[in-house]
Amino acid sequence: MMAVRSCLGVKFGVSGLLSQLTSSTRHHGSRPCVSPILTPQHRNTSSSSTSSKVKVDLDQNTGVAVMHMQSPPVNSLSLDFITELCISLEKLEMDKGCRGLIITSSQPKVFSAGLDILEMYGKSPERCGEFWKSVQELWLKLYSSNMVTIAAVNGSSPAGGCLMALTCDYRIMADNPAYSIGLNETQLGIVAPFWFKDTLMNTIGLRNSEMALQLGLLYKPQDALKVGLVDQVVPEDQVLPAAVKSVNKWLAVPEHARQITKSMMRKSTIDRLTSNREADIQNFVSFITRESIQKSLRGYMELLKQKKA
Ligand SMILES: CCCCCCCCC/C=C/C(=O)SCCNC(=O)CCNC(=O)[C@H](O)C(C)(C)COP(=O)(O)OP(=O)(O)OC[C@H]1O[C@@H](n2cnc3c(N)ncnc32)[C@H](O)[C@@H]1OP(=O)(O)O
Repeated sequence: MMAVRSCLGVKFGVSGLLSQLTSSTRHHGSRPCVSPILTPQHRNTSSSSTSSKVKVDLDQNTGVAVMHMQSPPVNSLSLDFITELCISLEKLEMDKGCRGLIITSSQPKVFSAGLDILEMYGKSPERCGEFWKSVQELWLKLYSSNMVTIAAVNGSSPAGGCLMALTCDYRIMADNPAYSIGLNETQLGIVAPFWFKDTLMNTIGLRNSEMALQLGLLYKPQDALKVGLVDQVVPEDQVLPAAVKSVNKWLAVPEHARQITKSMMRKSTIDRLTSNREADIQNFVSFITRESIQKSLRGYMELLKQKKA
């Protein structure tokens, strides 16, 4: 039984993963996603918590939390923002009263613009390594979560934003053709690492991933639906209500069976990263600090500014 538990990562299995993550964070001396000390008071009475970039509303009756990303202007994933997200996720994961999580954005028109490009441009190798470790940690926390996770994608969601949505169990996107979603890394002259690729492949299959990744495709909501990148497209004002409806459907399944099944489906993908974290960090740092890659990122940022002008 113990072997099954540790292998499949049910509630206490995730705690094991968390302690593994925090201890490896300490080992490498980078900024930790600190595990907050949870007192009974925190667990039972708090229904809303806000840090500067993340607001969480937990409905104690349904056990469903809504996490609002509020890092203006576009929820780009900086080290600070990722750290706040990790802390919030860890709190919810350890809270027995929380069984479902809806992730959405408070920013207009954007779910998340993906990794903060400024974290990858002109930074020291040490800082790049610290940043990448936090990106890994966020992915690990989300992809291995025991909660039912629903992405309420109420705006554009390129690259790392798409990855966040892909880690969830179910994705609902606003039916607005101005929005797009996809792993567009190649369009920036950078490469989606293997675990981004694995997460996409697990969702839309090999052939669609091959095209999506090489071409750096950003899909309009209806096209994303066709390819299976999102599961449902609804009118903009229905995204959150549809997410609430979905989370309840998923929560109606016997919890233990659902969690074990989820873990079984995702374990090999998660293991590939956990057993290669340090090499993946080194790979990222040596790639992103290359002059040619820095030049591509500079060009891309200029393009973004021109688009605005
Ligand atoms: C081998 C393997 C090894 C590993 C190899 C390396 C692997 C790396 C993997 C990388 C993953 C990523 O996520 S890379 C990130 C990819 N992200 C993107 O391509 C998104 C780019 N952004 C957009 O397309 C748009 O901004 C969008 C999100 C749709 C919102 O459009 P809007 O018109 O509403 O807003 P904008 O005017 O464009 O943006 C508002 C401001 O935010 C800034 N901004 C926008 N996106 C930003 C971002 N991601 N990071 C920082 N800043 C950003 C803009 O420059 C503006 O700044 P001001 O002008 O100053 O106001």
